[in-house]
This record gives sequence, structure tokens and C-alpha cells, in this order.
Amino acid sequence: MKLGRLNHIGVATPSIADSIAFYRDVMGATKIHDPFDLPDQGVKVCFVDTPGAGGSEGTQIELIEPLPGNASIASFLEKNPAGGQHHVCYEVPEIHAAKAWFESQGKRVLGEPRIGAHGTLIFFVHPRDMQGVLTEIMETPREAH
Ligand SMILES: CC[C@H](C(=O)O)C(=O)SCCNC(=O)CCNC(=O)[C@H](O)C(C)(C)COP(=O)(O)OP(=O)(O)OC[C@H]1O[C@@H](n2cnc3c(N)ncnc32)[C@H](O)[C@@H]1OP(=O)(O)O
Ligand SMILES: [Co+2]
Repeated sequence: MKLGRLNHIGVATPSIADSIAFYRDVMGATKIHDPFDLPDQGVKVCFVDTPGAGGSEGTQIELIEPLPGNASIASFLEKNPAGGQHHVCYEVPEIHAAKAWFESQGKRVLGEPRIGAHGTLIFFVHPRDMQGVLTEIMETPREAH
């Protein structure tokens, strides 16, 4: 496998509104996208662009706040009440080949590929098999090819 682009860093937060103010006022972010809900994943999401994001460079901060009833982010926030780095996401050209690769390496792929927050197929690999880092693998959006 060839290491792909770091598409985003997932950051869990108890309040996307507070995090937007932080990335705008403290970090000087100039492009913060409108938050949106992903009911299937039980999260509210907001993308913060870093310089070069949207092109072939740059990356994003993916802010994720649990919607009522969400268990996994809520459990993360119980352990980390102020929020924190939740996952990293790398791009791959083809999601199923990537899934087969990680499984061939004995890594636990969590569930079947599904549509993620960028509208392309994703899967997660268990942090215990990834040096302690919950890792999201995302198929590169078609328009980027
Ligand atoms: C924006 C939407 C986005 C998308 O669709 O693109 C998402 O869906 S993000 C929304 C949340 N979805 C996910 O995180 C899916 C993948 N995560 C999982 O399946 C679980 O969270 C899992 C399996 C990583 C952990 O499950 P759980 O929290 O129930 O188990 P434990 O608390 O017992 O943790 C087990 C073990 O993993 C360590 N851990 C948990 N979360 C993380 C993390 N975010 N980063 C690193 N390590 C993590 C935890 O400390 C335990 O380690 P141990 O050594 O046993 O103490
Ligand atoms: Co993500």
C-alpha cells in the first residue's frame, strides 16, 4: 500500500459552536464550513479548512459533536470532557483494495465500507492495531482524480 493524503483530522468536541469560535478567533481559520448533521452516524460535523485545503494539498479539521443518543463519541467525551483528537483520515484510490490490505496485515477493520462525511466510501481501523490511532480510510473523491 502507498501512504495517501492526510484528508482530515477528526476532533471530537462537546460543542461545535465553541470550537468554531476557537478555530476562527484563536487559530485564525478563514474558511469554516457550515455544520451539518449525519444522523446515521449520530454526529454533527463541521469542516475547518487549513491553507491549501480543497486542492491537492492542505487538510481539514473535522469537528464532530455527538447528537442525542450517540454512544461512541459520547463515550470518548466521557473520557475526554473537553474533547480531543479522535481520528486521522487518509485517502486511498480504491476502498475495497485498501480494506483487503489492512485485513491481510491482521488489522481489525471496523464494519463494511460506508459513506462518510465527505460523501465517499470510508472504513475505520481499530486503534489498538494502528499504534493507538483510530484510523479512517477514505476513498479519494472522484473529482479529485
Ligand atoms: C464525521 C462522521 C465520521 C464519518 O462517518 O466520517 C464518523 O463516523 S466519526 C463518528 C464515530 N465513529 C467512529 O468512531 C467509528 C469507529 N470507532 C469505533 O468503532 C469505536 O469507537 C472503537 C472500536 C474505536 C472504540 O470503541 P469503544 O469506545 O466502545 O471501546 P473502548 O472505549 O473500550 O476502547 C477500546 C480501546 O480503543 C481505545 N480508543 C477508543 N477510542 C479511541 C480513539 N478515538 N483513538 C484512540 N484510541 C481509542 C480505548 O482507549 C481502548 O484502548 P485500551 O488500550 O483498551 O484502553
Ligand atoms: Co473522519
